Amino acid sequence: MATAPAASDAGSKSKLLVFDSKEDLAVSLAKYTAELSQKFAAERGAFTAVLSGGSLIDALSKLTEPPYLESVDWSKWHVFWVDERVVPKDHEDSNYKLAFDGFLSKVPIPPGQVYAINDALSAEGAADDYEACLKQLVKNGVIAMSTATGFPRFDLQLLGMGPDGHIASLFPGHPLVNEKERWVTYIKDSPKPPPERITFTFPVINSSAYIAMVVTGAGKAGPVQKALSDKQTSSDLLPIEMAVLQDGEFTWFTDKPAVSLLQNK
Ligand SMILES: O=C(O)[C@H](O)[C@@H](O)[C@H](O)[C@H](O)COP(=O)(O)O
Repeated sequence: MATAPAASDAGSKSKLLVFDSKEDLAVSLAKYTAELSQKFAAERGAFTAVLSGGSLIDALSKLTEPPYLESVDWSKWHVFWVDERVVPKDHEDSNYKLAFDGFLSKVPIPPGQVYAINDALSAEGAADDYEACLKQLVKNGVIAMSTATGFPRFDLQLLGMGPDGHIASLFPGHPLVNEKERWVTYIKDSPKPPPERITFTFPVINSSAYIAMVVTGAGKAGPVQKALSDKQTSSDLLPIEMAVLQDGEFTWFTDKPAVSLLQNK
């Protein structure tokens, strides 16, 4: 595995990890996540973990196996989605179903600490409802608040990126990337199907304590290169380039094809 500091902005740290295989990436991601879970459980008595959909869930497979299955204190986990498709929870397109089948059904997280969206509501209603749920959990002290931004500060967001440079359901050129007030919002014209989704906004993503950005495959080399090159003050930033932590640590978990366009890998 190669490791290098990546381009970063003031106040945040950024690290680039490049793995030889999916297996090596999954082993490292499991260790990283387990260590953060232990740290936050000890510090705050809770660990708030945010999941995306897509290939990320496969990359979490090693957490469901020994030694982590036994050593992680799963009772401290609270699980959220950075984005969700507005479909029933048992639908093939549901990020909840993807995470349940591949991860959550294999580890003993208390079901009451897994915060799925209300799939009986419209996109707009589900976004409002999810935001209200987050606000309640901030009040209860389960989710931390960022004193720097006034937005919730999740302990760890485990995210993926699409080949167009989108993260969560924040797509290039879509006005939602500029949302500054809401915690959770909705989209009805997602360019990636299905069209109706809810998503965290950038202020919430960028207030995290830690982000693991899991990106593999040659199809993503372009946006990886753009994001990790010295940032220009450009008006056409990809969503991945707008993921800049205010005060946190951003770690890229990648493979060689994904970083193949970088100069100094
Ligand atoms: O619901 C979604 O569509 C996802 O949350 C989305 O943001 C995903 O994480 C990326 O598209 C990367 O997906 P892949 O890793 O499968 O390419």
